[in-house]
Amino acid sequence: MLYEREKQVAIAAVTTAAQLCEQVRREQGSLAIAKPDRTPVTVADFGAQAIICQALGEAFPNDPVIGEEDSTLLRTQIEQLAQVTQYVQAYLPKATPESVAAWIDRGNAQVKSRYWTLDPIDGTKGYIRGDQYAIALALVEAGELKLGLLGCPALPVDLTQPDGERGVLFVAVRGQGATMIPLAGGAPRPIHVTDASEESLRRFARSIVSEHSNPTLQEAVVQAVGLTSPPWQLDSQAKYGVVARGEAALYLRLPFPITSEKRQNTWDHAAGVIMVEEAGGRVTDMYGQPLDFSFGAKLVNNQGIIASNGLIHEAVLAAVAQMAKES
Ligand SMILES: Nc1ncnc2c1ncn2[C@@H]1O[C@H](COP(=O)(O)O)[C@@H](O)[C@H]1OP(=O)(O)O
Ligand SMILES: [Mg+2]
Ligand SMILES: [Mg+2]
Ligand SMILES: [Mg+2]
Repeated sequence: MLYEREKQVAIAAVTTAAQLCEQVRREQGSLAIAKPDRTPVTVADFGAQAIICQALGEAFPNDPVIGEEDSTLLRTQIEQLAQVTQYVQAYLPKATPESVAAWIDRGNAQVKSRYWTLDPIDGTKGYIRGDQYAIALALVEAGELKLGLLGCPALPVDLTQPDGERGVLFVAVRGQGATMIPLAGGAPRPIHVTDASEESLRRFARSIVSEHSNPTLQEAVVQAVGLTSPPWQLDSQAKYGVVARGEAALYLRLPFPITSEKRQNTWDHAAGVIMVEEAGGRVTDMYGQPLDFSFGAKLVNNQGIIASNGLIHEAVLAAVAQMAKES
């Protein structure tokens, strides 16, 4: 099978990173430091990036990784660097503060035709709050997504059973479909988007932090296309996973204001996009253009995200165009 080795290496690395993140959350709770852009980062963000970049570097030494974190801040925080090193040593006993920092910085490479993109914790604010987060890893070749993984340690296997089993790993390979594997171990199960035939599935997924998108406009759009059930509110790319496995028909991420020039980070979307596509859905920007992953860190050619079951996509695009014109 194509990409079999990449898939196995990535599954092992994301699973290990998920264990590290859960252990740090149990032991450190909401501890975080602020980055220069004032967003939070934790020992677990750094530890997960170190673990995954080390594994990718060993298996695919010529592949660059474009990741969210770098070691600049961490190198000035001796205590935090020591903690990250200690957590990483549980999996890589020879790790030192210097090797950990170097692994993290493997994630700041220059883009090439083939590259990996990594968000070691997507949804750090959800992670700190005790809610959802995702470890997001994807492989891009010549601008096309080939492989995507979303490790969601806190996501219920079934959202309607919030007290049931938690912790899933979503895996998608181009042309081979999307699957969900329990993080605790078990067989992969194919997943598919919903046809939204039932009222309970006429739902959309949105962020908890309202500043990350445009809630008012999004609400108008979902009303216009008849997604009348209350939304699932989740942090992170878990939203893409929820669309891919058919629990919501749509994930909308419209900019605020709608004319904003701000561009999305590649690592905030790549893994989620291939998950929804391989589960039978469709993902475009708010103008209906495919997302262009050929640039590296930013989606410079795209604004706003629409990830749907496919069936309602054209109706959503029409509603977004109408709302954008009116606002
Ligand atoms: N001020 C910000 N600017 C850009 N992206 C942000 C900001 N704050 C959080 N994010 C990112 O937005 C996404 C979270 O959105 P949502 O609320 O839908 O879960 C995450 O990728 C998060 O980054 P991070 O990966 O560091 O958590
Ligand atoms: Mg961040
Ligand atoms: Mg992150
Ligand atoms: Mg992110």
